[in-house]
Amino acid sequence: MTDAPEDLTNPAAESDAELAFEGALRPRSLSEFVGQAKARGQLQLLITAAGMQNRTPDHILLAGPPGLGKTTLAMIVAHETGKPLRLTSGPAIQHAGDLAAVLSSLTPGEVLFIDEIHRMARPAEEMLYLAMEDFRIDIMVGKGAGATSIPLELAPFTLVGATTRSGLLPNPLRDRFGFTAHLEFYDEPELQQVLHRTADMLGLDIDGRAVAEIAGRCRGTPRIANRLLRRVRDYALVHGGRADLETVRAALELYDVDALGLDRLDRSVMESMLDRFAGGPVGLSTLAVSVGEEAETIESVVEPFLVRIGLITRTPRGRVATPAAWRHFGRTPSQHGSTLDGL
Ligand SMILES: Nc1ncnc2c1ncn2[C@@H]1O[C@H](COP(=O)(O)OP(=O)(O)OP(=O)(O)O)[C@@H](O)[C@H]1O
Repeated sequence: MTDAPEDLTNPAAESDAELAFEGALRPRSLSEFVGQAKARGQLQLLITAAGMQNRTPDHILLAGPPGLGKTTLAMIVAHETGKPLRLTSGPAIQHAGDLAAVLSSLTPGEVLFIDEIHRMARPAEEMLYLAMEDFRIDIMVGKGAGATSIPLELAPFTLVGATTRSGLLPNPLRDRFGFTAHLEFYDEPELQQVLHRTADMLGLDIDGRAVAEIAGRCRGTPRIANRLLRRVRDYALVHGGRADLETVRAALELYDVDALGLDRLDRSVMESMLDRFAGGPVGLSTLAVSVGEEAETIESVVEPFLVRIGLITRTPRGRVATPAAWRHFGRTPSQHGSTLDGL
């Protein structure tokens, strides 16, 4: 079997080529956006009501795992309100001054998107509270006893914050968003819709069974669905065949994506739990060290999907592998010394 690129099914990893590809595929309006019916309805109401009152929509927090459409929704909010969009991210705002520079240059009604907002530096976060509430910031001039603060009026704007870790947001920040949309993993019919749309845009002739197979292996995530579809297209191109079920199976086997859509990192996490920790309970940081990954990646990228498909559960004492996990990996708990009582 050929080595897979590490990040084929990592929803958080993106190459430049993929960014360009994604840009071309992004739906431009709420009606084009597939799935997330609840969040879509809520956003539509928020935008329409603000338009009727001739004011900027309330600040919006988008929470959920990577690749589910947070950036796309921020772009749609700007498009639907007819205003420009400014994009930045929490890690890019390490000083209050970085944020002041962005805020003071916003034009009236502009949509400010801050990706990974939970990673913004604390002083900037505090500046954001006032900006969100009163469209005003206080700029500190000087140091020590002679320091003074100069108030600066801002143009009214809509902040769209995105986070994969909403639990890390301090309450005062969370409370200042008028509305929080929790994005969910997509179900298979929705993913099939995303895939058909992408295939049309790529001019790829693909049959329904092939689409269904990809939809079942993309971790409920449109970004991964589109990425797998591109690999299938390559495979069909090189092997001179159609994009049918056989092609999908062969391409995904080549790229090491299994029947549940698990990739290498998912598998090494699961195998570590089963083989080294007898199925758990095991703490997140111990697990992360055992597979040589950041605890944050395990918690925000790997774990939500493994929980969703029922391979692990979270307990107060740590993560535990379920009987379905033992079965999927062809191991029996008794041989590995775990009792799994009560599961
Ligand atoms: N509901 C959807 N319908 C169609 N395509 C979608 C949908 N959601 C996401 N996509 C596609 O998936 C890709 C990833 O979406 P996006 O960048 O918005 O995700 P994200 O949640 O912002 O991810 P990250 O948090 O990693 O930035 C884009 O190409 C986008 O077009």
